[in-house]
Amino acid sequence: MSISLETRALTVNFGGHVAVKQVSCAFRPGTLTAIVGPNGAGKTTYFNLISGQLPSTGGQVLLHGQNLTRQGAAARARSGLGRAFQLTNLFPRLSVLENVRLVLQARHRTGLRLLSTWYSERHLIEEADQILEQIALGARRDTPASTLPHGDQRKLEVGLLLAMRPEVFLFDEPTAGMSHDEAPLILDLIAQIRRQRDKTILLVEHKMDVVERLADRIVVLNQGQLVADGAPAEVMRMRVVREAYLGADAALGEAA
Ligand SMILES: Nc1ncnc2c1ncn2[C@@H]1O[C@H](COP(=O)(O)OP(=O)(O)OP(=O)(O)O)[C@@H](O)[C@H]1O
Repeated sequence: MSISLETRALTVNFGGHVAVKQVSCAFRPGTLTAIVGPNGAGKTTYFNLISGQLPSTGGQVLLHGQNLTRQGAAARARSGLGRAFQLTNLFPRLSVLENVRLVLQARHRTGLRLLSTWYSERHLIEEADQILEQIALGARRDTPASTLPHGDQRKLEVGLLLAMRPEVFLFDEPTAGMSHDEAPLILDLIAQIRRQRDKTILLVEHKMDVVERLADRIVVLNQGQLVADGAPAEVMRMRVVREAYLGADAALGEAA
């Protein structure tokens, strides 16, 4: 299938430090690409540059060939780039349901402007409740977002992303801070999105078993540069990856 998201020589420096350096990479719908690398490699910064949370110093971000580089985060989200919300940016005092409803409302207003008059409150609440079922937060629908336990807040972030229905999903350690019982639900949801075949998924993940289970492809960043890109089995054998996941000692003697 054709390319959806592409970065061309994407670069940002903070003072003298180049956090992401000339990263060129293209992503296709129906694939999940894991972005891996050691701490401080630039993975989150790369996501921030793609989503527009951070302006780049150089290079381009394209979606279906359209150059989004000069657009801010909100415009990129409207174009189809979905980055998990940070709950602090939302409405902490509003209930779980209200938060999802607001995202749905925004989507219907922008995506279906002509239909927004008949897309009633009832429809919005039904759709929001379906999403809450998907993320197993139905029982917490009336709880203020700020009082949720951390694991549930992470689930809500995923729910808000689902509500946006983006074309490109950017998941940054989606199960971090979740218990062993909670993580499978989120991973199953990501697997489900992948099976739709029309969505492009990028996943920053430190847990090797999650990467092995979900990724079609692995891209490795190290010191801000793309140092490897390929099939999981092949990339997992690389020294830089083994160092990042297993520690330097375990990687000694491995092929570079
Ligand atoms: N806003 C910023 N200002 C200055 N330096 C920054 C900023 N954001 C990130 N950095 C630096 O850029 C580098 C890359 O950080 P980034 O968080 O993207 O790495 P990462 O690969 O996501 O790491 P981790 O796996 O630990 O989350 C680090 O050296 C970090 O200190």
